[in-house]
Amino acid sequence: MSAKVVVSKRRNVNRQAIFLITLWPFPEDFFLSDPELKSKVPLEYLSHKEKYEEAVRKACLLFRKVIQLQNEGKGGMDNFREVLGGQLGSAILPDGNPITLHYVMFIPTLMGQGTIEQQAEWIQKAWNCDIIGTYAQTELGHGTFIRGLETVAKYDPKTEEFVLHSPTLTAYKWWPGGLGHSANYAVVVAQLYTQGKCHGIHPFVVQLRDEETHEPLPGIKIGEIGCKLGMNSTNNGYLGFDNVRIPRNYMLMKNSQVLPDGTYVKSPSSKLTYGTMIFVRVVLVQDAATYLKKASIIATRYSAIRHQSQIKPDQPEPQILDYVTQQYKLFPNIASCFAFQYAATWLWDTYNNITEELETGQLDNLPELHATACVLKAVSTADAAQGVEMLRLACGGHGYMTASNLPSTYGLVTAMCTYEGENTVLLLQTARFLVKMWQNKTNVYKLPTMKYLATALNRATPFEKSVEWVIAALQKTAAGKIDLANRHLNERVAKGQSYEDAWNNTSIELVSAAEVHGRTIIVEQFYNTVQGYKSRVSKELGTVLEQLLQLYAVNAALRCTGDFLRFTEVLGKDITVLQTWLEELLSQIRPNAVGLVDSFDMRDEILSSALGCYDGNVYERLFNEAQKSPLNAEPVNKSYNLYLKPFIKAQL
Ligand SMILES: CCCCCCCC/C=C\CCCCCCCC(=O)SCCNC(=O)CCNC(=O)[C@H](O)C(C)(C)COP(=O)(O)OP(=O)(O)OC[C@H]1O[C@@H](n2cnc3c(N)ncnc32)[C@H](O)[C@@H]1OP(=O)(O)O
Ligand SMILES: Cc1cc2nc3c(=O)[nH]c(=O)nc-3n(C[C@H](O)[C@H](O)[C@H](O)COP(=O)(O)OP(=O)(O)OC[C@H]3O[C@@H](n4cnc5c(N)ncnc54)[C@H](O)[C@@H]3O)c2cc1C
Repeated sequence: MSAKVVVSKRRNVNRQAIFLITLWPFPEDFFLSDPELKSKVPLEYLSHKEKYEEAVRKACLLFRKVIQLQNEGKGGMDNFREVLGGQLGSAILPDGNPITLHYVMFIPTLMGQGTIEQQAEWIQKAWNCDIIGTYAQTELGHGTFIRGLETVAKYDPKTEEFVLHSPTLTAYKWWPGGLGHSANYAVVVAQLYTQGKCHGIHPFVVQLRDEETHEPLPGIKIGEIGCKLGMNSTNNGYLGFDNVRIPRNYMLMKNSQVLPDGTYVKSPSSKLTYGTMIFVRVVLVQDAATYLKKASIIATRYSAIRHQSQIKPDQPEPQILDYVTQQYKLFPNIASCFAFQYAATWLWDTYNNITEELETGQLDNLPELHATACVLKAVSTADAAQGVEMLRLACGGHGYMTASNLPSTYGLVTAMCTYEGENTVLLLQTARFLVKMWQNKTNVYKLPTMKYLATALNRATPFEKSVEWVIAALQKTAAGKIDLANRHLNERVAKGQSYEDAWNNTSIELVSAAEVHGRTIIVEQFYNTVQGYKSRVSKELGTVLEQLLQLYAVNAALRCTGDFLRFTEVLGKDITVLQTWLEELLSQIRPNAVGLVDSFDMRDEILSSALGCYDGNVYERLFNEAQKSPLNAEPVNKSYNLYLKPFIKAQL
């Protein structure tokens, strides 16, 4: 392969950003019409081993095609994003891609953490796929608390090498995607020891397997971790080190360095090592929107086809889409797709701006970026996972069929709640920042997502039926919850608890405050985006966008009525108005529901669902899918003669 990558020497270029700039209309057809990218047998009927082998076959072809496009000058890095994301990526590799981590974390870490010289050495090889990497941070014993990782990288100045070692079973790396049998290199996060002192966790490039034979190198103990709820072809692996030596310059040294004599040079911020995690959290918000869109299309189209029961006696069975409870399951999720999409775009822009500052050594806005990426990743993935499950339930029994593609979509989306930072833990990170800002009010005024905290608590928010009111009420609620949590924290400390114990004892309230803060940002960004669009789109489209915005807002409000009653001037009778408003919106959106999900523009091959196809031939497709069961290849299965017949005929 011969993809050419120029590594820029300009320090202020945000190299991770090049992934996500769409400059070229993505040629979906080039991938979807390739028969080699289709599986001959539905994946669910393959063994675990066969699933993996099929996934590797497809993944290699997929990336070969992306590189072909790139070499022909048709699009650039943006094509990688398309094939890795939840839209095309999950259509071709519905149970996960064993090489994803190479692109999503290995290369971005080389870019973000390597010196210019290290980038020149590694990135070309990685882009050419001369080497395949993964990101090995999590261990059997620790995923969240990365300061507690046990893998050791001890510097030996005599040979100018690091010695990597796993001192315990719990020090084994556990989880990294593609680590089992796909990758031959990894960025390994380990505790750095030099001159007898531990300097905390740092990233190292480590070769794991021979580049020709793919045999594990001496001292490398490696394998796959086994079956999971979903993502069964991502080849998540384990990895132990038995005193494995790597050259000094295999430590990624953009931020901290170890000099040949073993002198440690400190990073301007120890948290810069965590940069890849911020990057992935930011892109996951977009992925959450994509998975939710997919499930929303399937469930909404199916609800237009499915007829069940009667609303009035003697009348034909209605489309289930006409049941208001069904609309309540579907339409708020459709609105969330828009909300998360706009929040993702806003977060991506914010990320770009702030990482450009970081490249020039200005770190002031890093804490806010971290806090914002954490809360938006947590809220969007949690809502998307809940939403996909609700949409699956909204398809009744047929939603339980693998052929609906809803179970495997759930398998993909629910993993997002855990990976790249478990959601509760991320909300606590945001809460830590919010409390800090709250205690030090002068800072609050400067930060865009925090600005409201300066005034929200004392602002009157008399009820009115408007999105502006919902935003003001959410802001006041978030401020009220942060204030209350902070007071409880202080009270506990005043009663003699350590700050850390007081923090733990207040953490239910802290998580809840961070969550409302996240929802406030999402509604606000939705509002800003729709205001921006209004003058640029037709009146009709403007109206529909406004309805979706209102639905998202009123639903967010109804999800926290208890908190509204505590922290705003809202009264019981106002909640009734909110409820009626929601019901009005459901009926206004009903005629456009199918059109709205069609606008997500996902082809049938991407939906891969018997229930969600554009033509609505649900029953024929379900029946055809059933014929693919290997059990239906013969009229009588051998188990009849072996077990059932003797059982039936036996005198028990
Ligand atoms: C080509 C690209 C296209 C992309 C498109 C494709 C889409 C995607 C497709 C498919 C994706 C699938 C692929 C992904 C698979 C998953 C991968 C993984 O899972 S990799 C493992 C992730 N592991 C975690 O996330 C650990 C979570 N734990 C942590 O992050 C930390 O341990 C944490 C934050 C919980 C605590 O860290 P402490 O113990 O060092 O920090 P404390 O003591 O709490 O705080 C110290 C200070 O550091 C700040 N801090 C913490 N993290 C920070 C950060 N990341 N940046 C900046 N500051 C941070 C804090 O705010 C705090 O600040 P103050 O002291 O208050 O000022
Ligand atoms: C599909 C998948 C793919 C993954 N891919 C990779 C990969 O490529 N590379 C990699 O390095 N890792 C990967 N991971 C690991 C992932 O990043 C971790 O699982 C994740 O960070 C959570 O850590 P944990 O599993 O240790 O959970 P734990 O931290 O043990 O969480 C268990 C419970 O403890 C709670 N908890 C933990 N700490 C706190 C706290 N401080 N305060 C309050 N509650 C707390 C959590 O909220 C949770 O309820 C992957 C995981 C999955 C599921």
